[in-house]
Amino acid sequence: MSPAAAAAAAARATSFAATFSASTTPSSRGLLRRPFPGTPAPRRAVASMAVSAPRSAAAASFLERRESERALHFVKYQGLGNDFIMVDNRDSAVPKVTPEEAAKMCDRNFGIGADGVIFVMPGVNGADYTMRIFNSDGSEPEMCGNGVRCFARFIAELENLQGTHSFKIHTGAGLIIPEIQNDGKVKVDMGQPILNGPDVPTKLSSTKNEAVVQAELVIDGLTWYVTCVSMGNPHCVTFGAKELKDLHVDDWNLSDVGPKFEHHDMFPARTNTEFVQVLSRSHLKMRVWERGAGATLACGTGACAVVVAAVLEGRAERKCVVDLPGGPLEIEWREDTNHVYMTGPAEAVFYGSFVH
Ligand SMILES: N[C@@H](CCC[C@H](N)C(=O)O)C(=O)O
Repeated sequence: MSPAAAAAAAARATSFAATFSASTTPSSRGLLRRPFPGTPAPRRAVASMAVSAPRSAAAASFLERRESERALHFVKYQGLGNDFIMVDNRDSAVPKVTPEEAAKMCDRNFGIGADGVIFVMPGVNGADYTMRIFNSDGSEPEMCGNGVRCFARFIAELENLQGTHSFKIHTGAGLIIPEIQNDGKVKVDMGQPILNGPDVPTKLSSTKNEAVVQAELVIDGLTWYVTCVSMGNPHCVTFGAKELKDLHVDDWNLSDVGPKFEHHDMFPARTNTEFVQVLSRSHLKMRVWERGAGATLACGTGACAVVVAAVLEGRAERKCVVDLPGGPLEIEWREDTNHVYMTGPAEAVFYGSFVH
């Protein structure tokens, strides 16, 4: 659909302010298709306790009024509990909300609540679309792994596509290619990891060729061994510290230790940090402190960086299941292409309007 047709369809579509589905059953997911541009929505409740009763005249007029103001329609998606407010920005190369507004929208008490805001924008350089994202603090990262799976599913809804599809997405980390599979999961070609220290970026000295592998980083008297990997965005991966016998990731208070990694002088662009336990050579468990978002339930680029780091440290095979607090991701770092592949779920859970 052309941007002009999409805009016209969007104008025809009914606003569904504060309409949501907490269910993840296929039938409720089917209902969620209706209100997107191009598929004018019926003016009735959609799997929602909020609007299941007939609307009073007062309530209807409230919604009409909201519609006539500067209402921004959004759909909230989640990938393993890493949640994003998705904005249809196909008609403009300028994000429809500012970083400050994004931070407000992401606030879990004073806003909608999310780990970030993602914009579906026109493609450039031969790409089908461009993805931009603001973290929940308003900063703009280069890439988001769970976000790009949500992005692919959102495009399929916007363009009314069924079945398997792949898209070329321009991101701050270059071209990323998600493919919606028959089972609804999304497999993403995440490109090649960047290992050169200054390019990650980190000021830590390289230890293995040009890569920073098991380098020492002292935080609060503990000497952590860290491996630095960029998946377009920077990651610092640790499997433990000199003074610790084993790293039990569940024992750590990430909001205490995470910011000390994120803002460490060795990371000029700040960093995401992954704390990892090796369950077997093909099964890893991690928790993450994200740059600009704090402790989240999952991080796709982080899981990719973890497998790359585990291979570089000789701890795991190239194909692993990575358990995150929100669920598992399948990750493979292919030897022949040097590309990393990530497979996992993504689904719409909530749609509504934000008045700004
Ligand atoms: N959760 C994301 C990563 C989002 C960006 C990150 N916070 C950063 O600033 O780099 C993922 O799934 O990759």
